[in-house]
Amino acid sequence: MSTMAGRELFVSAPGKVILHGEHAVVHGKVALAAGLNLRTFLRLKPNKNNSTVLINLPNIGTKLNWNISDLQALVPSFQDSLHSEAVGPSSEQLDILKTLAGVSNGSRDTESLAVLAFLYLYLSICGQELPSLEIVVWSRLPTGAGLGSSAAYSVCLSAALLTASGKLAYPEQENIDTTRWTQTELTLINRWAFGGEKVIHGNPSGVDNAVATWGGALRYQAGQITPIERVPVLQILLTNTRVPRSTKALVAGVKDKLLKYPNILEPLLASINAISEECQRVLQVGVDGLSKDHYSVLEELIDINQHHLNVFGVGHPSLDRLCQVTASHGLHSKLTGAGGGGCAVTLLRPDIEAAVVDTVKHQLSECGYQCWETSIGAPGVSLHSSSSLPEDAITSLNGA
Ligand SMILES: Nc1ncnc2c1ncn2[C@@H]1O[C@H](COP(=O)(O)OP(=O)(O)O)[C@@H](O)[C@H]1O
Ligand SMILES: C[C@@](O)(CCOP(=O)(O)O)CC(=O)O
Ligand SMILES: [Mg+2]
Repeated sequence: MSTMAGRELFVSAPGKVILHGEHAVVHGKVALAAGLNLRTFLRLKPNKNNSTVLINLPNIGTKLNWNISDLQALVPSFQDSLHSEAVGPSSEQLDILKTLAGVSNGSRDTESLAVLAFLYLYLSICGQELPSLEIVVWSRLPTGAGLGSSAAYSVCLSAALLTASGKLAYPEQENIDTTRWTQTELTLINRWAFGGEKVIHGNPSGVDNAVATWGGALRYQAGQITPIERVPVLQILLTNTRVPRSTKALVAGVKDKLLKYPNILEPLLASINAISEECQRVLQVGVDGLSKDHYSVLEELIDINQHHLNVFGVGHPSLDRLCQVTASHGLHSKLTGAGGGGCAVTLLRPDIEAAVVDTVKHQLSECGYQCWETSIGAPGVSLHSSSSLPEDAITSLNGA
């Protein structure tokens, strides 16, 4: 085993799709989620002749740097973070970071959250001897659209900073191009990514960072991660309404509603839990091939959950429109992630003709939406050689 200290490294992590259980999972209910083959990529380069740390985020047009000597003075306030049980910033730590980043209180803008999450992870993980680094993060995922870009971002940063600071070993080579960490190491990466998610989401359930870390498909409840080893092949259409939204604001809105109407809304949370359970049951009995009846159940579950999520106030007219367009062709859709705009998932039954899917995609793009036809399940956080990175990723990471 060798450490990566002093070496350039490339990391990637997948986005996710939540089949069922978004929002309810924040309140201890079951969610089913899977990795997506849209990934976030990170390049970390040690800065030999420099005394700064630089973060470059081309998707959002952010490029910032700090003098290590200024940051070093803040380390004592973060040095217990690495060893404490509860991961996530204290309110004192957040105040320090906001002052450092010049972020006003309550700010939820994209750049502020990304920079605060980076500074939190950098100061907490790298500790005593802050290294001089140049970090670029670029993603194929839409930012803030429900596909877990925040978790993929946090997982990439966590894995890269833990490795660069020698707290994680360089993974054993599975093959020369792409390697993964051991289960124990993935647990550490996931733990720190959850801290990053706390900065971005306020009160995350942890499902998104778990999927970005482990990939595949999993069941998540109250911190317990259960991989679903075999899942039938599910073709889906992902559609981004391009209506911007903030997970942090939507999660807080659901909490307020639950506090205001506990007797009215708790039963809906229980219903969403039962939907996740039923979906998992159907996927398991249909593991070698889903029957027509199985697909009918999956479609009904999608419809019921979409109505529940609307009751919680996380729908949006753009999502209603999307559901109407797909329903007019016999397809069923629900929002995925935090809602309020962002993305929806549509189940593509195998009997649906390609021409119908093309028509649906065409009509959705005429609404101004963006579609991807994909299947669920993608590998979790991985370390790459530069030659194994896809061309668009390497161009964006190097050209940024
Ligand atoms: N590639 C990226 N570059 C910079 N910031 C990112 C990137 N991906 C995610 N983020 C951060 O994550 C936030 C979006 O998180 P969130 O609202 O949870 O939406 P989602 O996770 O569904 O994409 C952005 O506001 C930004 O702070
Ligand atoms: C709404 C929620 O269930 C998922 C949020 O996902 P995203 O950030 O919208 O991709 C929140 C959470 O689980 O932390
Ligand atoms: Mg998120």
